[in-house]
Amino acid sequence: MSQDLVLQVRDLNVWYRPSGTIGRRKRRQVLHDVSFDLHRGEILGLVGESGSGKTTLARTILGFVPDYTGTVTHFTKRPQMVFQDPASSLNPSRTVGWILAEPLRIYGKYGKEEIARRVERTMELVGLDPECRDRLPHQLSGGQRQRVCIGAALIVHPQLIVADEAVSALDVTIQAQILQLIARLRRELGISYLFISHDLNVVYEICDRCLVMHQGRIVEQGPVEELFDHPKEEYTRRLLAAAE
Ligand SMILES: Nc1ncnc2c1ncn2[C@@H]1O[C@H](COP(=O)(O)OP(=O)(O)OP(=O)(O)O)[C@@H](O)[C@H]1O
Repeated sequence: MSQDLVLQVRDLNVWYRPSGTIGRRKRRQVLHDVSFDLHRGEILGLVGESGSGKTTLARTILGFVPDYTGTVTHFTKRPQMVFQDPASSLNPSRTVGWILAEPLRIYGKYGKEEIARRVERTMELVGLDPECRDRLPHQLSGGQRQRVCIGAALIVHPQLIVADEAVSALDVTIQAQILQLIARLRRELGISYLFISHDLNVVYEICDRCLVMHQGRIVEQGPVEELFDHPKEEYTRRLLAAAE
């Protein structure tokens, strides 16, 4: 069973502590008993209104949140995250080539030639023209910048990408191109995604299954068509109605 899994989350409870406070008394619970599986090659959506805990779940999965109970089990190495705003997640003073190579330099075990080869291959994979290699982020379009972000995640050959509102800041045409890229990388490389989005149409289009989060709990989950066409929970119905 676990051969088919890239990620298993069980009974996850997460707390934040307001800055400047000590002790356990003042911490606030943000996620409650979250459990789900993510399968190999699957695009799993995560929807829910603002503040419901989606980003917190993503950050906890990637190990950025210290205060939690429950288990997060990764069955693959080097999971990566892609964020909403490519302009602010890219170093403005470095070229695309440098930015793409950075994750490999951090791992420290790749020679110069291997790095150059991987940068070239990754740019090809995400559809960036070779001439972009020496440009700075502000010399790229929004769509190209998001391709750089996806490339910087891909270059370490992850099997899981957590995409947090990765297409939300893009206009519709560019959004469609990036969604096609995500789907192609799944098809060609077997990459799995946890795909967080407030846009239910996008989730319907690209995801296989979906989790619905409300006030830090997963209130419903299932295949997207089933979930969107026949929601069982009142909250899911309201979310769908608000999106129409
Ligand atoms: N670093 C933090 N410290 C304290 N509280 C936080 C922190 N980050 C988020 N929160 C709180 O945790 C709750 C969940 O926030 P989170 O960002 O996970 O929600 P979200 O569903 O991703 O929202 P959005 O769709 O608006 O990004 C919110 O009440 C938020 O204010």
